[in-house]
Amino acid sequence: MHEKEISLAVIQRLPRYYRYLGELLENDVVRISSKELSERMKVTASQIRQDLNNFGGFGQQGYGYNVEYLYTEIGKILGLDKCYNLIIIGAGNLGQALANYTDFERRGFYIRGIFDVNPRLEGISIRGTEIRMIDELEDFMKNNTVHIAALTIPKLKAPAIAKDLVRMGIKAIWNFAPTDLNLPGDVMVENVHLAESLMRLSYNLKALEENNDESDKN
Ligand SMILES: NC(=O)c1ccc[n+]([C@@H]2O[C@H](COP(=O)([O-])OP(=O)(O)OC[C@H]3O[C@@H](n4cnc5c(N)ncnc54)[C@H](O)[C@@H]3O)[C@@H](O)[C@H]2O)c1
Repeated sequence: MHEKEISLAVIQRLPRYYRYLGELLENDVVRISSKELSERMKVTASQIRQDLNNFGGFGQQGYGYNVEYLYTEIGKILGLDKCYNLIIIGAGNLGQALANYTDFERRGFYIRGIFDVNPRLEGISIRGTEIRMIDELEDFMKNNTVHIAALTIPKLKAPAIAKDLVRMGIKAIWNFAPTDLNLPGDVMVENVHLAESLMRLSYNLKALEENNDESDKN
């Protein structure tokens, strides 16, 4: 429908709206005004109205937003009314942590396969999914529909595996390895670079300390 006209900035804010609305739903809140939502989310009410107006007519004058309707519609826009099959490449610390996390399923993301090169991991089951050896990946990809591959392998291994996955038809990569993957334009890569977000924290902490030092001098 109208997703193409929605700016990337708005799309990036949608998961946060979705999370807040989900919490409201869990607390049996039926409707909410943009003012109330803005106070909870600490964004301006006008930003909320502008963002949500993109989808046309979710809010009603004097009534506010119907929480369940908005939650469902944003879910549809984010594609969360569908199910996605995920595989995890790399069953080390992070890969196993992802595989152990149950909440992804609640959002429609199902882990269907876990692959590694370490024979000691072969056959170990994580919440019902067995770790397989990487040489089984190609057959697995032929026989299963896989929408997303999570890469939780060392960074030096990631580019080659990503290339293999693309050759096998994968269109979306959730990349946890701290490296940039140069892949064809029709392949989506969502980087989750944890160390980079820590660096943003360290920058802000440093700025805070410098500020405090300055005010101590004054
Ligand atoms: N663990 C964290 O919290 C964390 C944080 C930030 C970034 N990362 C990144 O995530 C990635 C994984 O980290 P980790 O801590 O889980 O490492 P890990 O060493 O615990 O696990 C990596 C796994 O990948 C497997 N592997 C290596 N080459 C492979 C290949 N070609 N195909 C399939 N499997 C292969 C290894 O056998 C191992 O089991 C790394 O790139 C790391 O930098 C991890």
